[in-house]
Amino acid sequence: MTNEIHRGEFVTLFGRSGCGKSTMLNIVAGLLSPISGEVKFEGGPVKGINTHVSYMTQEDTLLPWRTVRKNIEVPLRLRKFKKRDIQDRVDRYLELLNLTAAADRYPSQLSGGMRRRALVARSLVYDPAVILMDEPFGGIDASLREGLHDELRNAVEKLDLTVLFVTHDIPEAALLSDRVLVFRSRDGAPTYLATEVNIPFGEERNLAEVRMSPDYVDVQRDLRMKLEGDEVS
Ligand SMILES: Nc1ncnc2c1ncn2[C@@H]1O[C@H](COP(=O)(O)OP(=O)(O)OP(=O)(O)O)[C@@H](O)[C@H]1O
Repeated sequence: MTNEIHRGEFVTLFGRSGCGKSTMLNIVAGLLSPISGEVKFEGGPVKGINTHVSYMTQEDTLLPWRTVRKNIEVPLRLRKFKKRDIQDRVDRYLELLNLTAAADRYPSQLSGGMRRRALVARSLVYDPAVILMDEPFGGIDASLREGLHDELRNAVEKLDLTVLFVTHDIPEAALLSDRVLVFRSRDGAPTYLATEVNIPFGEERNLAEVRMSPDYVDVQRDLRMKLEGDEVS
């Protein structure tokens, strides 16, 4: 089964551990080649490192010797953005992620949630065509995750981001995604894309309302059933 991801979509790859979700992100990023099949990016095969994507994982890769502002500047400096543009962009993304007051702090002076927000800002600041996120909020306390979800979804809507997201967390997939691709693997056989679930909460969603809605529970149940492979088609 082939699948296309469109500009402005938030698509989550979902499936049991080891089914190849991270591998898929690595292929899109150009870090791996597929053993078989093909991944196309903007119409062509991915050749070498894909510089049009950003990649955020669970790892805290903030540079401890640089302040939040200086960390967010890194991808802009590497891409030789003009000094003025760097300052404007960093200010904009600090504000978007509610980090303006923490701009001059060092990573060791931040809470876990703030560090994740700084990593999100650094992933977005140079307008990559696609944001790859591999369990970016894994290991984060549930109460902090809620705020991170609100901020990420807000950024997605404001900036019309295209996101390819990986999570094991059913509520997280239901809350954030426009579409969830469900992968299955059976006893040693290759993983296959079994089905997809369209998430009905709309492009501009109020996460607080979604969390309280009966549809949220239904979508989570649907995802769980599709993962188990016992859905009625
Ligand atoms: N280059 C490749 N092309 C196709 N499949 C690959 C390639 N490299 C590894 N794989 C397959 O990917 C699987 C590893 O999956 P991966 O670690 O990406 O899973 P995951 O779904 O991200 O797991 P987890 O949820 O535990 O992180 C292996 O079973 C291997 O068969």
